[in-house]
Amino acid sequence: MKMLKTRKILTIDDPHLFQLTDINGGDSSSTNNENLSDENGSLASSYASIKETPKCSLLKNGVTLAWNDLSVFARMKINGKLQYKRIINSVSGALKAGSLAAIMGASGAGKSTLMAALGYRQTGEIHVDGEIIINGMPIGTYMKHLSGFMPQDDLFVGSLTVLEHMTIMANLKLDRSTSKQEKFSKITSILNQLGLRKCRDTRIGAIGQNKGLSGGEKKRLAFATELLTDPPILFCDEPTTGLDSFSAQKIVDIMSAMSATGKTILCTIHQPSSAVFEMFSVLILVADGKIAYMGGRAAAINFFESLGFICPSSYSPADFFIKTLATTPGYETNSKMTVKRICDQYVVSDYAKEIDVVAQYEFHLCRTEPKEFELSRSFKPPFWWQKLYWLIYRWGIDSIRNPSVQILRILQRIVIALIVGLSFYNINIYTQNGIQAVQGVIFMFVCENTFNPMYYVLAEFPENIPLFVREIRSGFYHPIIYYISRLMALLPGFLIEPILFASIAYWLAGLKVTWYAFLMTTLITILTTNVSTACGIMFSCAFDSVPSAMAYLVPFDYLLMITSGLFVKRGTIPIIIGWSRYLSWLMYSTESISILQWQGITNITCDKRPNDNIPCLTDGTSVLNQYSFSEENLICDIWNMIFLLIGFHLLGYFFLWRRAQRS
Ligand SMILES: Nc1ncnc2c1ncn2[C@@H]1O[C@H](COP(=O)(O)OP(=O)(O)OP(=O)(O)O)[C@@H](O)[C@H]1O
Repeated sequence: MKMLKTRKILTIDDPHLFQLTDINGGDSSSTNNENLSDENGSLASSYASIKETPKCSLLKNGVTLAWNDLSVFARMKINGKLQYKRIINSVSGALKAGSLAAIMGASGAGKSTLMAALGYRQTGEIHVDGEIIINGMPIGTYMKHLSGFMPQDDLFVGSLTVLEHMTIMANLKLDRSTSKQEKFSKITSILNQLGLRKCRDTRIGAIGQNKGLSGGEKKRLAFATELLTDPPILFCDEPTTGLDSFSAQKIVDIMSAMSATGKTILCTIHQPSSAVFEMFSVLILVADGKIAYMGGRAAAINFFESLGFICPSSYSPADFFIKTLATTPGYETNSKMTVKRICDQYVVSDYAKEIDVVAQYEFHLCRTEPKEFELSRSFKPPFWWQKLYWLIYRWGIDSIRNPSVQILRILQRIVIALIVGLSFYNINIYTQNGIQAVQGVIFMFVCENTFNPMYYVLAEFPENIPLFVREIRSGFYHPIIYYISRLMALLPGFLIEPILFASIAYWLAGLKVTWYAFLMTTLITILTTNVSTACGIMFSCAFDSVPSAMAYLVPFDYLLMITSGLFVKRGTIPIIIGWSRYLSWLMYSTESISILQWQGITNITCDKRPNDNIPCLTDGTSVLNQYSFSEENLICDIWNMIFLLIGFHLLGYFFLWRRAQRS
């Protein structure tokens, strides 16, 4: 680690920043508190408090974040070759407890990437190099408990009310020992603090829906969610984007009040109004992945002036900084040179040195007084079954509040069952024409209960994946809990729909009139629906988008349909696609329902015309033989479907888990 080889005397001109005023020889690590002049009388005590910080005093004393020689790379494939693109370029800095810092810069400068790295929330393809510490401890997975991270996009389950959302999140995030009453008072206090009390029972509303919370209220709700754990450090990615100046000011006002109580808050921010800009105590300007300035707001004007960039009085300083650091179209080379000059000048400026002193002091503590992080050990997350309960509750409410889709699906099933039943109305299975009609109904049973639910989940299951990815990254639950909760929420539909379909179509079509045949056919129909949905879920988890999943699923479906046994006899299927029949639950389903229909049938009449060469099938066994089906396969077919159901779910879960790992 680079330690400063000079002894520094520090003063404060901003409560959150250390001001370098003199440089003598010596080592900063040996800085004496009596040498520190502190206009606010807080610097010496703040150093003392850092030194005295006991292992688990982070929450009490606030947190100081420091980073040294930090670079961030994105792993990407270019022309099939794995390459690393540098997004953040060797930056250092420090942020004291109680700071409200704004990271600003042109679009694509690296603000979000820097903040995600500092908050330990980088995505899977991002590689972070360098040191980041909090109160002298290297950051790690414990950051999920210690810090709040408010992402740029608001992702909610829109059908929940504000109170329901907060209750569910409290039950997923808070320590298991927190009582129901404590959770409720915490939620009420946060909602009051953020001015959300009046919309406690308002539904959040989905994106694109008019009814629900306003944009500003959604931002405040996202912020409220992060406050549940009362984190001493908060990262907020563009908390004011899309808000009018009044709502933006309201949010930053709340942040400012919180930072005054000792919380460290770091925000990326775009074009703040002058009033909002003035509320930040620390400004971090990022350009081309480097820090162009870090320090007090007012001092930034002086720094830019010293380089010849004078902010016109008519300009908001925030706009001026961003404009100066942005790349002007047509003048890319000049803009790059300007940015390079500003960044280079900043690195050797006193502003950078002040920050460096704080950072190096923190790193010195980190090395000389290594501490263990106690919070991660003292925090006891809710039990898995509590998380499962709250997630099922969430998806359950979502289904109940969005009945239109469920009702529509059930109505659609009833209509299709009526069409099938009436088209094959009252078949006489004891005739040669009856054989064809029965196999036709069976085909409809299998197809309707395969393709309809399969394509429904293919589109439905990925809908909440972005929310899943975010919550997994925040460490709320394990992917298996999410997977099971989603299945449980879908299950009622996938039981009711096949039962309704079988009950209507079976009796209208006049299939075999025995309870055994009917109940077993219904059971196989339920199994067919559930194997199909498992396959749909597997494809939706395996691919990043519905169109890519469809591109692979459609040919797979054709293969399954061809090998279902109705179109090509089993023995005549070419070897090249012969393997697929083992995966074809359409074949298992068709065979097993056919067995139930033709088992024990012996007296099929032969109404052959004299010049008809097609042989008569006079009993059920002959019908089954005609399709290469065998009566002994009934139980085997059912087991095969159960194995496929389990296999598809295992694969589906594996693909979902892999996504979670990638994120
Ligand atoms: N995973 C990634 N793979 C490749 N490039 C990436 C990745 N993440 C970010 N980048 C690139 O890094 C640069 C910085 O991105 P970042 O999102 O941090 O910028 P930003 O300053 O927050 O921009 P904005 O204000 O527009 O959100 C951009 O050029 C972006 O394209």
